[in-house]
Amino acid sequence: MSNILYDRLGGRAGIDKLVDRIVELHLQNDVAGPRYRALDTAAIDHAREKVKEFLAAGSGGPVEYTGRSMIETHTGMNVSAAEFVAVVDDIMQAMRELDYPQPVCNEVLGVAYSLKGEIVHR
Ligand code: HEM
Repeated sequence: MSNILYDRLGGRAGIDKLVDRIVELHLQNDVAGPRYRALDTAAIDHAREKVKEFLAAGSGGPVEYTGRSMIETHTGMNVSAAEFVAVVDDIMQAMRELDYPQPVCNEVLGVAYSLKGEIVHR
């Protein structure tokens, strides 16, 4: 199999399924959920599509990310470190539920964590 993370995530179909589950978990999350539950359906649908694109493009897929930068998107929200961890926990839980191998989970964890400074306290 290709070593590209995009392929190890199952390509676009795998990523779409993964992000659908991540967003479901975000909506139920005690810590980060209020941020997402405050969005209307159109805004949630938009964010879900952009996150799919972000992950597909960022993992080496044949996709161009057309959304806003992480800094631009999350500036003005004053996201806390606890909310950040809650979101990363949801990503890891969704990956476990979908039976991704541990090395793939670890790689996504590293990518997610590397974005902390662009998202928290802005
Ligand atoms: C690794 C972590 C994260 C990634 C990769 C990420 C990625 C994204 C992306 C791609 C979008 C859509 C951008 C666009 O509309 O152009 C978005 C929107 C959003 N994110 Fe994040 N995010 C992360 C963490 C967080 C955290 C910790 C929170 C707060 C709990 C958060 C709250 C939101 C909200 C509320 C929106 C919708 C904004 C709006 O509609 O204006 N995100 N995020």
